[in-house]
Amino acid sequence: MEETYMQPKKVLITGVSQRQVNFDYTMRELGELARADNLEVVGDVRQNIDQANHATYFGKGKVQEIKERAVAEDADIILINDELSPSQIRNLEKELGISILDRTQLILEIFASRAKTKEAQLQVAIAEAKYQLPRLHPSENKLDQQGGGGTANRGAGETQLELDRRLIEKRITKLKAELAKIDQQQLVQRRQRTKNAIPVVALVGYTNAGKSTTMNRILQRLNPDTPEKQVFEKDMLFATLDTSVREIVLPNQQKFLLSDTVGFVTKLPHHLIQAFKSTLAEAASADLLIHVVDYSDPNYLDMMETTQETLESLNIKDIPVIEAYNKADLKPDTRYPEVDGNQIVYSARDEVAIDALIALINKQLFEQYPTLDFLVPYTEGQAVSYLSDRANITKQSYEEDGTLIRAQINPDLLGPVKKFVQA
Ligand SMILES: Nc1nc2c(ncn2[C@@H]2O[C@H](COP(=O)(O)OP(=O)(O)OP(=O)(O)O)[C@@H](O)[C@H]2O)c(=O)[nH]1
Ligand SMILES: [Mg+2]
Repeated sequence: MEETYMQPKKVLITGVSQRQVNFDYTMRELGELARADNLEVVGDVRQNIDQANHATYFGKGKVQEIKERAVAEDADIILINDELSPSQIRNLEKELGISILDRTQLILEIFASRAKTKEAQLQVAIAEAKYQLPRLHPSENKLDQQGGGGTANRGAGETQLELDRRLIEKRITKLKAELAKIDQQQLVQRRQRTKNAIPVVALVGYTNAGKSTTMNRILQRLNPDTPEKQVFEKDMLFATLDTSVREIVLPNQQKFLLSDTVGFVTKLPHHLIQAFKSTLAEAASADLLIHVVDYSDPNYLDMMETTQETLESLNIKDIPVIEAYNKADLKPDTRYPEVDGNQIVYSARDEVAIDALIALINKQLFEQYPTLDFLVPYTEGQAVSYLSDRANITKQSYEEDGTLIRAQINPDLLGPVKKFVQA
């Protein structure tokens, strides 16, 4: 089959600073997002004022400047670094006579093109519909607004606008019901895991930081016989839109679950965050977070702040964190692996560094638990396997009256082996 390649559309990137300290960075990021959506950036127009114009977002003079630049650069679309109100989009489009794309629409488009699983597709569709809802406006077609007869289920006097709204609301309800079914299945799986009490470690962080790569290298290192468990990793924004959970067995036989999930970006649309709440539920219930950072990116501090803010808006807090500074191989004059408290400088591409990360995960997972000595009689074999599944065993010896085990274990899981604890 012959493939046809579409010429990428040309966009002019625009924004109002509105006293944002990281404005410059968000504008550059907008360019990255545009490229991720296969758009060609042809220019950049900024306005440095404290507040955006209520009616047209930009001030009058700036609108004119944008119009001239758009013509000069032959731009097809004006991309705006914010979520605009419905009337701002309408007014601007009228004044400029060229299509407007706001930051939220752009991110929604990228997510829609990346969504592969049913769950991700439903989540994006809900966010899109919620974005559209307040943006519907009366059709230009007079016939549409007459109301009364015509469309079968249209109530007397109902306008086309009301009908459109009702359709979208119905669609949202339907999509939510479908999503709820999938969520329910996952909740059951999560409950089951809670019952088994295998600790959960969640990779979180900015998009393209290397979360999926880190997951794959940990898997490869510890469970090399499971290549089919590898997740998708790629140099592109929002490569991952789903949550994948893998069981990892540490060298000391201790197990934990590692989850990889969707990455963040500045000003991630509110509806999208809400729609992805269930995908991120894995991180919300984790025992430990690994905050993966692209240390080689000059803006890594901004990216960390964005991740922090997004986690807070999802109410994910009070979970111990490992700050994992990745891609150290791309940062000149940087030694790795280097571990300092809960921080590690590493490269997911380096085996020694991955081993250091694994050791840190093990330490952080069990550090919070007390160390206890157990004397398990030889007749109680299942108690030994209970401990080796759930505790971090640091010493084991065979005594006359049983196996002597020194281990760190979550006190909540002590139940079945409590009677073997030595005073
Ligand atoms: N040089 C170098 N490249 C890395 C390293 N870790 C990851 N990468 C590359 O960075 C790109 C993004 O990696 P991913 O693992 O897909 O990033 P992610 O955080 O999962 O990104 P999203 O799923 O989009 O949120 C890929 O091209 C990786 O090969 C590293 O330590 N060094
Ligand atoms: Mg990923």
